[in-house]
Amino acid sequence: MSPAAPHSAAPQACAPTTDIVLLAGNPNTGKTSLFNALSGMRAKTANYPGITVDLRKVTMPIASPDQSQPPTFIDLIDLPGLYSLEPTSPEETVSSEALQGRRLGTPAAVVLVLDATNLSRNLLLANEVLQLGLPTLAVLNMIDSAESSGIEIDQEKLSKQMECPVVAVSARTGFGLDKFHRELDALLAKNRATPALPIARPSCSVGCTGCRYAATFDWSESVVAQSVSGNREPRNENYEWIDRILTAPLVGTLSLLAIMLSVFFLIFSLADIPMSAIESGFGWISDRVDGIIPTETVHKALWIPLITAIGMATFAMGYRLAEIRWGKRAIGVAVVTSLLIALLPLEDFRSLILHGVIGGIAGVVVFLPQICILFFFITILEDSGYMARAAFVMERIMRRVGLPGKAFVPMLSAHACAIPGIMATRTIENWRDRLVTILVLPLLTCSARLPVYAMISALLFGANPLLAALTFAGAYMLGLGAALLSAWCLKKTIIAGEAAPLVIELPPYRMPTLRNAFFTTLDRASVFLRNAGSIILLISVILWAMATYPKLPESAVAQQNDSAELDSGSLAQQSLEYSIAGRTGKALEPIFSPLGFDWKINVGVVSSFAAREVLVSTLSIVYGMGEEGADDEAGLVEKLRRQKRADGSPVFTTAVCFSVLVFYVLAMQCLPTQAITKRETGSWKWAIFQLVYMTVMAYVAAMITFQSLAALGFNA
Ligand SMILES: Nc1nc2c(ncn2[C@@H]2O[C@H](COP(=O)(O)OP(=O)(O)OP(=O)(O)O)[C@@H](O)[C@H]2O)c(=O)[nH]1
Ligand SMILES: [Mg+2]
Repeated sequence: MSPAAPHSAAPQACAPTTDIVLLAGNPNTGKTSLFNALSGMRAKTANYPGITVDLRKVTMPIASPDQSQPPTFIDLIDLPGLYSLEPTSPEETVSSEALQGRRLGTPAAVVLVLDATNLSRNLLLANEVLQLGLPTLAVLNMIDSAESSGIEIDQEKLSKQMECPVVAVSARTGFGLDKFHRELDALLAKNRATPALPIARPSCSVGCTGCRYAATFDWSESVVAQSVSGNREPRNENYEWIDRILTAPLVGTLSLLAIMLSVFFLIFSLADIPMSAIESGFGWISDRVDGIIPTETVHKALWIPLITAIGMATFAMGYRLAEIRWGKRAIGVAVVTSLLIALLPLEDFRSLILHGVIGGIAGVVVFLPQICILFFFITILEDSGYMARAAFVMERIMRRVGLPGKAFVPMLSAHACAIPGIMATRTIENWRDRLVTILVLPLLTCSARLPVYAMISALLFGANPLLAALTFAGAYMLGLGAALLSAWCLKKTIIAGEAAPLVIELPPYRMPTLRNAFFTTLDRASVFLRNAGSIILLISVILWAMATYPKLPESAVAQQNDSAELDSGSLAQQSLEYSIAGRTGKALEPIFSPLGFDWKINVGVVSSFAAREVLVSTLSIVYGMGEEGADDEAGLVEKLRRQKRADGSPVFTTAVCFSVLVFYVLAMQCLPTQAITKRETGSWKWAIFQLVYMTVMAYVAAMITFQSLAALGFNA
């Protein structure tokens, strides 16, 4: 979620009164969309129930109709959806307690968000909320869809029946929001003049439930009968046949595969041009910077403060935006790094800027277009309502391996990043079900793996988008298959127990909005760039130092210079082998050679322990430095493709590429995920278990892949 409007989260100091206003309603009625439309925030929305799982707050002004009056400030709270005040899941409990004043105190008003295309069902909850006696404003959201489906709602009659003001809006188009502001302001003013006394909700004893529900049902039917005309049952009837196909066991699974394959195909077909543009852009920057890096000490003295100031600002901003709470320490690290940089000899300084900073960042950023295209299409699929059908298809398989149906939404989130995925498991009531889900989630392909997949696909199949898409799809399937298999093993051994089935309401198909897809893509892109500008930059600088020092002794360089066969490439290669990174990579050879990795890939494996995408920047740095003097303009994939072993055979053979791919699909290379696993499970025990089982699985699977492909002759 990121603020987009200047007034969002305005400081309380300028707020004379801050009333709490709750946005409540059934799941998938557009509460978060309304929250975003009112506040300018960009909280996650999607066309399936259960997206919001916790309270979300923004302090914002509500415009008063009287322009001479200052605006009223409210704390607008977006609640998770609920079907009844008697909760059946943790997120419903959050909403129910907030509505009954047990979380944030008595709210000043409740905005009851109703789906105008499905009023009779929404009125069941409305009835319970109205009985709380709080000042309530009913919002008929999705009025655009209702109108286009031929549903006519008499707002005056509805308001009379519900005994509260009613306003029709479309959170999507912005229709009715002015009126919403006026009505809410009037409601709050009235409440301030004569505060409503909330009515304590009677605790329900066994036996009363039936009659109360029957009465609520009759009330909602009679309200609909009197206030709704036109097409009363427009939902999904025309699309039932599509649902039957998309949720059928075999055809549904094949459709899911075909849809994902098409998305991957589009990624590769569309990303080519922007990727080449980014690559040439970085090439251009590199040339310019190389041209202006001074050759005289006095110029260097001017240069270094500038570079270090930019570096410090980037680090500080990166950490602040990434919400890592060690900003001061980050600045400390930047200051020390800057001082060290200031002491560098000119040639090393040049290499740091060209290889460490520009090379490291360029290696990762070049994959930005693919990440953007993927998230754009995933958002379109989510908004259309298709993902809820996919949940149905997957649920059958998930339940067989012991994963609860509710794990689907966390699994979807984990495709962006395992961290929100693990946090979303809070909706799973049963602790054992939740633990299994947390332990297997990092196996699903997150966006940090995409640069690695893209690099390997390009190495293997170059410009063939279909084969590259198949490699991508294969990697996704391998991650999913490994997650399902691991869940099955865990449920059969240490965390036994029956998994709860999924009860999900299929949402209607909706036309996705390009705006939502665009902003979601923008948010993902900014997270990716922030990482590239902070953590990846930091690791790249450290790695550059490890790949540069200690330097070859003068005597060895002189000996090389005397040699007749000298070329600058082989000297660079020797310097690299002599460095800490080179020695580490070489020391690891006995461990990783059964996987087909050469010592430079080993350096990548070690450096990407904290974050997977670092593999790409590391290879970019290590192979770039080992090739000093060669064509620096070439992109990473080109550089990797021409790497040779001592015997002259290529390093990145088909067997090696697949082995690296399998390793990165399965390995736990992500420190922040480990920290979140520890936090959510309450102990390091499970975080360490996760690290060990995933690393062992990655190692064994990559070894089997390499050895079998090599035996079939694919290692030449
Ligand atoms: N046509 C139309 N679609 C809307 C409108 N408001 C929301 N939507 C769509 O409805 C879907 C659900 O929206 P959300 O805002 O995530 O709904 P929510 O009530 O917050 O859902 P939960 O958090 O799961 O309870 C999304 O696909 C939105 O794009 C609207 O006014 N018109
Ligand atoms: Mg929501």
